[in-house]
Amino acid sequence: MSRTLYDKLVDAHKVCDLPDGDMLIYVDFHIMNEYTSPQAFSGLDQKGLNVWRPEAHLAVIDHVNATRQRDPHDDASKLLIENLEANCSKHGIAFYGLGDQRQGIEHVVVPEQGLVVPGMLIACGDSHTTTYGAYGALGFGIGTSEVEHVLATQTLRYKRLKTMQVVVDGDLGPGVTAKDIIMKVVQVVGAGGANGYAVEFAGSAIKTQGMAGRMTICNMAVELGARAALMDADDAAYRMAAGRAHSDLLHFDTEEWSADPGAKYDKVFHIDAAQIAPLISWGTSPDQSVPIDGTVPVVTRDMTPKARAALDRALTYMGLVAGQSVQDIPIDSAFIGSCTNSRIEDLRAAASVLKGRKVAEGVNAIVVPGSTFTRMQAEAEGLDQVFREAGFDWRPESGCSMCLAMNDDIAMDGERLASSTNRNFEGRQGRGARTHLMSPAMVAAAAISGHLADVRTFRTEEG
Ligand SMILES: CC(C)[C@H](C(=O)O)[C@@H](O)C(=O)O
Ligand code: SF4
Repeated sequence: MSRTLYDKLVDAHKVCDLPDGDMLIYVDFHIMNEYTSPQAFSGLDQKGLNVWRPEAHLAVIDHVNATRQRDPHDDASKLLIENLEANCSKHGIAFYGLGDQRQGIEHVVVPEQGLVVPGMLIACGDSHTTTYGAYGALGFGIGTSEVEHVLATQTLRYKRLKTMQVVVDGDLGPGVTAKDIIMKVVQVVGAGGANGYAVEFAGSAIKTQGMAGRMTICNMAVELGARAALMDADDAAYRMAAGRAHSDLLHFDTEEWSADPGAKYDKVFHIDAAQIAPLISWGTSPDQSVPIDGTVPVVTRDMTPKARAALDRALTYMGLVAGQSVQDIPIDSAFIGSCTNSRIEDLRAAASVLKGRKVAEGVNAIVVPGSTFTRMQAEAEGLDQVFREAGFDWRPESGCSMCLAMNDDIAMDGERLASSTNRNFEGRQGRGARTHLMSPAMVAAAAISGHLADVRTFRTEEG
């Protein structure tokens, strides 16, 4: 029988069925950060347990560290960082700490260091672990008690998800990126539309994306509510994986990790790539987005009272007026970073818009490369100069930073940001902060303009 890629990956990792209908699955690789791991290690200690396969784990500092300088900005973050390092050295687990060239945001670091190849199952105490689906690997986020379980046993209790296929076919228009594809998917399927599903992406517009674009899409599929996101592993995925693969992973077979033709999904969505415009989010949920040449939505007759209330609340929080043109929205800050959009390809895309231009007066513009390695690569290409000359603050350290404001990069009450990140919930980038999600090139366009702006007009001026 034809199988989905998701089912193939789950079947390949199943250890056994459990009496209650769940199963036990084997975890090939487990990643930890300083924020979601401490209780797991305390749990092991209390039970007197050891880590069963230390070599199958990696710990990275990314969530709370400062990016203006290497030293922790406060005692609480210092403690979290030191704790993880101590736990790793005690249990013999690889640790990419501050100052290590391999350090950075976990989901940027893992592919960069060649730690993912098609067919793997990867777990991490972080929802954006779906990123590895770009390689045909099953990645998903786990909770703290599960982190403890996987440290002790290398397995997890698992319930099979339903499957959804999202097919994006056709050619993308100018200025339309992987970020716009996934923002469109979130808009069509809805922010909770994939709750309980594993999503498989297919179609020509997905296949023509490079690995960075594919990671952006799988990464942000979490905002659909998806617990897993996958793409068939094609030549590009195998080439990238093989070119970088860590020596420990070279034994992984190159079996075909793709969905069988005719595989059946519980739900299917079709999206025409030609209909996707560069998008910006206007509201407080990632599915509240409109094309950059559009307007902020207005109440319509067919809206339920609940939908009206949600619209009103989002407009009030965001300080916007229904029907206003989105390009008239002025910004205070621009942020390029996060596991969705801080890879070298993202930095190049933003730099190509910034080259020879200046950030508008009064706009605070920050760029945090996704990893130390990425930063060094960008500096070798001279991208840091482009950002600096434009007036961006080029951060010397890597981490999540202003994606979720757990370090000292906290937006102020009412501050409006053009952001290459993935979440725009109330308070996400600081209490009262107003986030507009978009692609890195669009953040650059907004930074230069001082208001949300259409990246396509910059391309025309350039060309
Ligand atoms: C802190 C962590 C648990 C969280 C996640 O799981 O996604 C964070 O990375 C985020 O993006 O909100
Ligand atoms: S960059 Fe943002 S989304 Fe990604 S792991 Fe860090 S906080 Fe979460």
